[in-house]
Amino acid sequence: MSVLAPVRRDRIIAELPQCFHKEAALHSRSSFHPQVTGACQEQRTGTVGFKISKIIVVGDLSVGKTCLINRFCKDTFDKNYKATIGVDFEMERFEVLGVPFSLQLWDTAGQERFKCIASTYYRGAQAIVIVFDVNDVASLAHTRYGNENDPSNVILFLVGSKKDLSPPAQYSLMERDAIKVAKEMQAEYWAVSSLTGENVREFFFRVASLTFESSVLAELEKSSARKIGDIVREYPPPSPKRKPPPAPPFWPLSLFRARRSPDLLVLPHL
Ligand SMILES: Nc1nc2c(ncn2[C@@H]2O[C@H](COP(=O)(O)OP(=O)(O)OP(=O)(O)O)[C@@H](O)[C@H]2O)c(=O)[nH]1
Ligand SMILES: [Mg+2]
Repeated sequence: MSVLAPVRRDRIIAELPQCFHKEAALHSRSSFHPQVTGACQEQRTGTVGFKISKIIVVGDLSVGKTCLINRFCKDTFDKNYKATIGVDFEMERFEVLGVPFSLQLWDTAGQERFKCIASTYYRGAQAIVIVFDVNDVASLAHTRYGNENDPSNVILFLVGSKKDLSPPAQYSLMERDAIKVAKEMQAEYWAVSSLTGENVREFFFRVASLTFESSVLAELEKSSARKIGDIVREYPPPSPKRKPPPAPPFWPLSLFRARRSPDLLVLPHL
């Protein structure tokens, strides 16, 4: 009996969802990496289907982290602010190119007094979603991600929230700065509204797809390293050829005995 419920039909990803803005995208390929597509078709994705990828959502107080997660996971929106205490998380199960893939979405607290707790949760994260409010420039300035804990291969997303509150002209001005920050951090930029739902689903589908893609590529790399290891174990490379030690010279002892001082020995030509 399977313990897990089947993946919801609206969590099935068959094609790579596109980036929000080509200028600040992790990559702008229109489809999954060919090696990933091939591995999925041939069911060579190893442990990816059994793993849970950890995604951390961080950002200033009240920028809309909890609302973003709730809009995607529960399709709800609460206009009353209730600060997150410590950390919370939601599980989301997807199927990407026919392979089950789970995300654990960690909702951290933006309040300063909880920030030290949040930083310990970075460990083991495959992606970090840094949220700021598009109507609050200070929250963008606070997003610079210092990756002292960091795993070099973590995927970063910079997400502008509450897009519905920003008049278009004001939004475009802010977007220019946000894209600049995203490029500096090597993050992918998105702008969303949890109130209207604009781009929320597209964003999480992109997060799931890019983390899936990087998990499969890492798995393929691991298994090819393992194969090389097996070959090396099975057929160890020949040890560098050493010249056989020279045969000890055979000189008749009588030759040496004939001389008076060993310093004056004249060795015979062989
Ligand atoms: N108009 C609008 N309001 C939003 C949006 N997202 C969040 N809000 C409001 O912003 C306030 C804060 O939202 P939260 O999601 O609780 O913020 P948070 O980042 O989780 O805050 P902390 O848990 O304290 O770090 C709430 O009153 C939300 O209703 C949005 O997309 N549009
Ligand atoms: Mg919260």
